[in-house]
Amino acid sequence: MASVTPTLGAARRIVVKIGSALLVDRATGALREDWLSGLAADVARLRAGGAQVILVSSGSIALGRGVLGLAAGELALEHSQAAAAVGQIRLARAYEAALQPHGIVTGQVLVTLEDSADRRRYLNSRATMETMLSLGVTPIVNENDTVATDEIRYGDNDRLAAQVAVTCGADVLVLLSDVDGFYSGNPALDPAARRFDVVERITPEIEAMAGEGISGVSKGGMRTKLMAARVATDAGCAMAITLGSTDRPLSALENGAPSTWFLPQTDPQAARKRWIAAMKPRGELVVDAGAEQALAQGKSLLPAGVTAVTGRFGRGDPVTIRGASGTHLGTGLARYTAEEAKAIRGRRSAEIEAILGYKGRAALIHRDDMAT
Ligand SMILES: Nc1ncnc2c1ncn2[C@@H]1O[C@H](COP(=O)(O)OP(=O)(O)O)[C@@H](O)[C@H]1O
Ligand SMILES: N[C@@H](CCC(=O)OP(=O)(O)O)C(=O)O
Repeated sequence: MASVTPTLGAARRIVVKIGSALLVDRATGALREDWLSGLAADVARLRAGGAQVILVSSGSIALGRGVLGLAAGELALEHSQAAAAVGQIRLARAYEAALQPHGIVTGQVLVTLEDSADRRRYLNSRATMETMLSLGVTPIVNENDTVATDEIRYGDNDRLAAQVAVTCGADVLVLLSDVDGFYSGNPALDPAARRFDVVERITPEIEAMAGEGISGVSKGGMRTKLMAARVATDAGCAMAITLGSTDRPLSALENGAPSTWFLPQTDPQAARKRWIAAMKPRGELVVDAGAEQALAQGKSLLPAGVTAVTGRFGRGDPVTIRGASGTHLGTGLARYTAEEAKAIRGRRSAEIEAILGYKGRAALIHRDDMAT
């Protein structure tokens, strides 16, 4: 879709993925604090320019294994889980210490694959991240390695970062790597490999060029970065791969350092609406004329405008929205269960707490969760 190369400067919401090899010294297992200070200065600069920044950081296992003195090489799952528990607490503290001097408040978000597969948890984590961002907090995200077992884990933070970017509707995802972009072959093995400035579309030919990593502390290599690129760009988010080991890698990217940009294939809103429209509804809401008019103006659906609720649906499930005459108005993700929706239909949002016994959300379906 986009033919112009995106820029970091124009981005509104940016997800930055930081690999273990950047943060943790491979020889000593120590945290590279100076590098992290440079990154923090870059984050502060982007924020000062009006962007919201989310950091997806690896490093818990690499840090933890150093602290625990575990042997080099592949770790048994239970050892990597224990190392993650030990390392994550230090990782979060390091980000806090690096960003605090810039007046930036950080918050830790640990997610598992299940959190994005289960719609309710997905919506919940999305709402929480949105709230954090609206409060000016910079989320520091990692996989919850301590509890994620082999079958249910991302295993690499490239794909996790892409999922976070899509979940949060980011317009740019930056993967800070140990390589300055995507090459026609693994540049560590093939000196003739050349870097692409831009990848417009991820074709099978492009996929065939991606190989494994060889660094020892990192996971995934270029394959998982391409998977991340596909997830991000299909949802309308541009993705860049650039060298992270320089002192101020994000400033360098802004100033034209070598990189590869993967172009978005659609715009984020359209992608999200298509995703919602394709879901199988679990129930139905009938709305009155006033609500129908509000929806036509792109507003959220409040309980006050709902006259009937049918079906069995949980929070986050898709429901059909119909007008009083039965016209199909769209599909949306309900923020309440069918039982709750029945209890609050026709009532003002201010009454929700008294009816349900907790504060709840003002809208029954938020406009961002609606395809009309
Ligand atoms: N086509 C390719 N272009 C660039 N790097 C590639 C390619 N194929 C394989 N690689 C390897 O992937 C590595 C980057 O992945 P990885 O080591 O997992 O980094 P990170 O720590 O950023 O997750 C590069 O250093 C390189 O050795
Ligand atoms: N969640 C793991 C990260 C695994 C991972 O993707 O590592 P990397 O290839 O360095 O980004 C950790 O914090 O150690």
